[in-house]
Amino acid sequence: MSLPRQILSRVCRRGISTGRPVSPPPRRSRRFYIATFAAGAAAGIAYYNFTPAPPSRLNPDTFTPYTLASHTPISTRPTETSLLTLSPPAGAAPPPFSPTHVQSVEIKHPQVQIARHYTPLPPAAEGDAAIRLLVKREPAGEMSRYLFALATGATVELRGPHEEYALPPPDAASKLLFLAGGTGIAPALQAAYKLLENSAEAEARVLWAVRHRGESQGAAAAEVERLQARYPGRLEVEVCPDPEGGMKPGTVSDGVQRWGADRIVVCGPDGFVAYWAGPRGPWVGGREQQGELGGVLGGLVEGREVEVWKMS
Ligand SMILES: Cc1cc2nc3c(=O)[nH]c(=O)nc-3n(C[C@H](O)[C@H](O)[C@H](O)COP(=O)(O)OP(=O)(O)OC[C@H]3O[C@@H](n4cnc5c(N)ncnc54)[C@H](O)[C@@H]3O)c2cc1C
Repeated sequence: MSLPRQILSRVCRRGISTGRPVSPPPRRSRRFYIATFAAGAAAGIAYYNFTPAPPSRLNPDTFTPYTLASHTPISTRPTETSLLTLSPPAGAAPPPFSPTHVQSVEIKHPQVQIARHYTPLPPAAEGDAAIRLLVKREPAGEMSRYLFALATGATVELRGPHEEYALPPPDAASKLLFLAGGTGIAPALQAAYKLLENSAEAEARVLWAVRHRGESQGAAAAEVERLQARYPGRLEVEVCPDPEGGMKPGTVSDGVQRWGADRIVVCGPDGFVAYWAGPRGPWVGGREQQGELGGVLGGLVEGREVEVWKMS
């Protein structure tokens, strides 16, 4: 039985299924979908173009997640020091270190929201992007205790590099005398590496004061030897352990007067820097000033063309 034509036409308009499309989709609806798709695509492109991707390369503004690849103990008593190797995020561009300055990086402590500076050692091999740090554990120190307690594979957040000391211009025939106390050997080796790499005429002499000889052995000695092998005859490192008389004014005066250093950097604990070059300070605008030249060096360099710099 078939419905009368009039009724069938009404039923179809109300949309009751007849097994066929009731009517073509309205034109307005198609435009709506096209507009929505276009707006979504535009928003996606804008998001892609203007939302900064999380930086995977070391930079001075934001912290980049490195991984603690290894922790090599060097000495335990009376000073606890270790060499920590931190690997960059996979696929990251090499860290933007400059050949003209001694530089540091900051590490963030995730629990107490503090950051401390550390000085990378020269790269272990050409093009090696890992950052290697010589760290001393301070018994009551927040950051160093945190770093020493980390298991390999842990994330360590780094920011930097930050410039700490301007080296002589490339190709300068400079003679750098570096008085390093404890982990001050890290900036000393970085300074020597950059200076000697920049200029075939330059030479470096490092006097390294340590609380005991063990601090200068193992992985620390390997760092020194590797650099000396790279620059035969141009890098001298003398270890001066406290129980063996420490760093002697006669050795320092030989570096100034006979060897002819034209630049001297002093880096170590406050008392060490004050003894050799006078105290640093005061603090101005968040930066510690050099302070007057004093101490042993104040008398030694008088009347000579020697630049003295005090590093933290
Ligand atoms: C440019 C730069 C480069 C550096 N490079 C290196 C490096 O290569 N290697 C390295 O090991 N260090 C380096 N340092 C030092 C480093 O930044 C830290 O200062 C160091 O590791 C100690 O930090 P911390 O948080 O463990 O100790 P902190 O918590 O800052 O304590 C510092 C000292 O104060 C004492 N102390 C803390 N709290 C108290 C308290 N309540 N009462 C009394 N004493 C207290 C601690 O025992 C410790 O001796 C560098 C510093 C600078 C500025």
